[in-house]
Amino acid sequence: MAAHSTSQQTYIDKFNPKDYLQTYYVAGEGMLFGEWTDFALQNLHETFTKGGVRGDTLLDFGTGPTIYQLISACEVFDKIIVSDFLEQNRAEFRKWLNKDPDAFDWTHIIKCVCELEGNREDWEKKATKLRSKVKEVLKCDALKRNPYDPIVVPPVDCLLSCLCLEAPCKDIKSYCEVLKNFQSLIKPGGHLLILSGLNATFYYVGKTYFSSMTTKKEELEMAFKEAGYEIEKAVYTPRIDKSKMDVGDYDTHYFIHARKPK
Ligand SMILES: C[S@@+](CC[C@H](N)C(=O)[O-])C[C@H]1O[C@@H](n2cnc3c(N)ncnc32)[C@H](O)[C@@H]1O
Repeated sequence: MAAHSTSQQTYIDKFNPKDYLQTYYVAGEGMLFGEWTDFALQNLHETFTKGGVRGDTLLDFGTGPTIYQLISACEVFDKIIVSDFLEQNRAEFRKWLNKDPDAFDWTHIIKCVCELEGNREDWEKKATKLRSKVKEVLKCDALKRNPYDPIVVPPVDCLLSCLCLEAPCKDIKSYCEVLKNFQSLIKPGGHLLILSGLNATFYYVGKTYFSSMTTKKEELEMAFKEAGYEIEKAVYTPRIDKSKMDVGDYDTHYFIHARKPK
């Protein structure tokens, strides 16, 4: 377990979204491109199709500068709210939203989702649809009782978070506290979808080291239960490609689909 978690000030000063995208999501090269994106896109695709998760609003927590996690969701939600702790990540996300020429190129990933959906639309239409569904880009802080303080976000049908909570949380106790605080952001009977990695201790963004909370399967599931959720589905897939363990050292992908009781 990491001795301490990376401070919020380090995130503010050192987390560079361009470096993050370069390190993790460049097609064919990024550490998360391939195994992780396949895992996340497949689970989200299933959840939003045969899994029946749909509704008025989806809230993405800790969006970072990425869009991959929202592509399937835009088919089944009227409104998507994205949110991140860092202004530089929100700015990078807005670049994609506003078709800025300097925005990251997500074409390959969007095409992957179109393929999962049987090419029901071409990828450009999909990108346009996603842009039209993102209604707000908010600041959030996982460590606050109301992570959107001073804004009060009305409870949503689905809260999604990918690769985020291991960053601000120092241990499973604090992770559980965050899950408890999420309760007031979700409607009764609403969905909580968390995707991330087990047994990590760090990840690099460019040359900067960021600590990661170390989670294990049993304590993770216990945290969801203790925070008052019912677990609908839990998927664990071991990481096969270990060639970039020096960039980020998680060893298993996880997906937890939980529900707030009615
Ligand atoms: C590893 S990145 C994940 C980004 C993106 N969701 C993805 O799937 O690639 C971790 C994210 O956690 C965010 N973060 C760090 N501290 C946070 C906090 N206190 N509250 C909310 N998000 C935080 C960072 O800004 C960053 O976007």
